[in-house]
Amino acid sequence: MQFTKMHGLGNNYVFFNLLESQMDNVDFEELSRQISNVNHGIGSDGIILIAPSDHANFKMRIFNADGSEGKTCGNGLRCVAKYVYDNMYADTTTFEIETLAGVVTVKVEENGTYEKSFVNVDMGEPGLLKGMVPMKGEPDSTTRNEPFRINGAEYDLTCVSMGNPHAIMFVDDVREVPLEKIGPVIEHSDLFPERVNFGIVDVINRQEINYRVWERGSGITMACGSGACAAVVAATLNNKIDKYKPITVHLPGGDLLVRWGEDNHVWKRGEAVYICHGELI
Ligand SMILES: N[C@@H](CCC[C@H](N)C(=O)O)C(=O)O
Repeated sequence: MQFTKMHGLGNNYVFFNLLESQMDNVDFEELSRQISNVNHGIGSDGIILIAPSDHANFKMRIFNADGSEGKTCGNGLRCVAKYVYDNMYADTTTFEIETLAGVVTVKVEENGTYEKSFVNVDMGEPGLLKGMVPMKGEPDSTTRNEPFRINGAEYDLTCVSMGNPHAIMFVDDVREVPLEKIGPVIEHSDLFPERVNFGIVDVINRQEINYRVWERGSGITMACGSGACAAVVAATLNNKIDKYKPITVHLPGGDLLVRWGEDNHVWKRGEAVYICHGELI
């Protein structure tokens, strides 16, 4: 089995190309657990399949390091876009990729190098209702810094679906928060029936924020593209940043530029980078 390892801001996945050959009888959940393991596998935040689609130009499936399937992956989408463009499966710079969360549009910038390109992704419209996240509570209501008691402590959360679930908490300094302790508590809280990605944000100014993430199914990662979009949406809803302006999101792995536009769509621009090509034994 040939693979390509890529990352966006250090959020790294092992990619399998199913556009020309299939992987029959493969348990992708188990494969993701094995490959993601740094001691017995390759070491990654999960695996991503690039497959044909009936509804778009390509289809992406993403499996987290624990084997669970995610509905979308902002950093993964940029990598898939670079891969299919570089390998001439796409003959235009703008095309569509199907995910379990719907079809998104991607635009590959032409001034990239072999190693790295910049890609813009229309991540679609955020889901603000509790029923859309999904989370417990009145399905048609929203959260804005709403206090929740979880495992004996109180957390003020703004919850957003970017196709996948995100809970965002504003803090004074993201570096000071023990994310490795709080992250799993929030992820597994029974408030979230499908678990949740948990992000913490501190606001630098009205066009710049810091963001760290504990990802559902993968733990702490260096970046989460869908989470950065959720962080911008949450900061806008709480009037901490300027509406409709491009916002720079600083993540441990680098920066993303995110804009929640007048049309309610969230665009995200960032790098997509090759690490290596290889063959599974
Ligand atoms: N790293 C991703 C998100 C991957 C899926 C997520 N852990 C989930 O289960 O929803 C991104 O860049 O968006």
